[in-house]
Amino acid sequence: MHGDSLLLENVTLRRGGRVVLDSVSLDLSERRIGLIGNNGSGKSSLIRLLNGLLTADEGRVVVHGLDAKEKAAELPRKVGFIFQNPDHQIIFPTVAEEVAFSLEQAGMPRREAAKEAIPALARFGRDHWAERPVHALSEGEKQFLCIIAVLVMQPAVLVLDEPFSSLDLPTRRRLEALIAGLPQQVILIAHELDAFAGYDRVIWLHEGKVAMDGAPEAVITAYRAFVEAGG
Ligand SMILES: Nc1ncnc2c1ncn2[C@@H]1O[C@H](COP(=O)(O)OP(=O)(O)OP(=O)(O)O)[C@@H](O)[C@H]1O
Repeated sequence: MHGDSLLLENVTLRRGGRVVLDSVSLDLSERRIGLIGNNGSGKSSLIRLLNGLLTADEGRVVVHGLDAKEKAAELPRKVGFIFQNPDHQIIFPTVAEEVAFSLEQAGMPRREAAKEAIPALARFGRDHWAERPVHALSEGEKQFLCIIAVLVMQPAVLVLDEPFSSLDLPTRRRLEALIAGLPQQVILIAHELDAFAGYDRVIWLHEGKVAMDGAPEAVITAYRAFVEAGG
């Protein structure tokens, strides 16, 4: 039952004394899910429940059959995260070292991981990046490296929290195309509302509650109308 879905059951989350998610229930099983809403509506908080970065104060979060509270340590292998700023994610000086570290995180012994980094990069057509210093990559390239570093861990779900904010339009389009071709379930938070074309479902969060949930076009149209009306 619900083996491959992400479940939130009456989840309430408080941060800094405020309720940021208010009894939210969701069953997330579609392949492409978008999450929209104003700043501070609770989007980042919600997805952080899915890999154990935050824990629900009330209710239950279940990730592919694992209770998020009891099995928090196992969640990062199931749910890979990409954040807005690649500089917060990348820790090593070279591309190959960064990828090797990911492989190690996924359980590969260190020496093997160091060797395996190059073929892993080659699978994404980027083995020529191996020795490049990370600081010499462009913002788009850094974001691409973050995605490679997460995907080599073979998570079942990829969660991206505003990955496009610092990218120009061509780079964004390339990343969108990459994401579109992934076998993983994808959950995307973005303020660029055209990024959800072809998505199965969009959820609009407002003040810690689900304001609307359904087909992208309907939800985005309603959200735009709300914003234009001053919401
Ligand atoms: N570290 C924290 N400590 C206390 N409160 C926090 C913390 N991080 C976020 N919050 C609060 O939680 C609420 C929801 O924030 P969250 O980051 O989940 O919203 P968001 O929808 O992702 O916003 P944005 O679009 O700005 O990224 C906000 O009121 C915010 O002030």
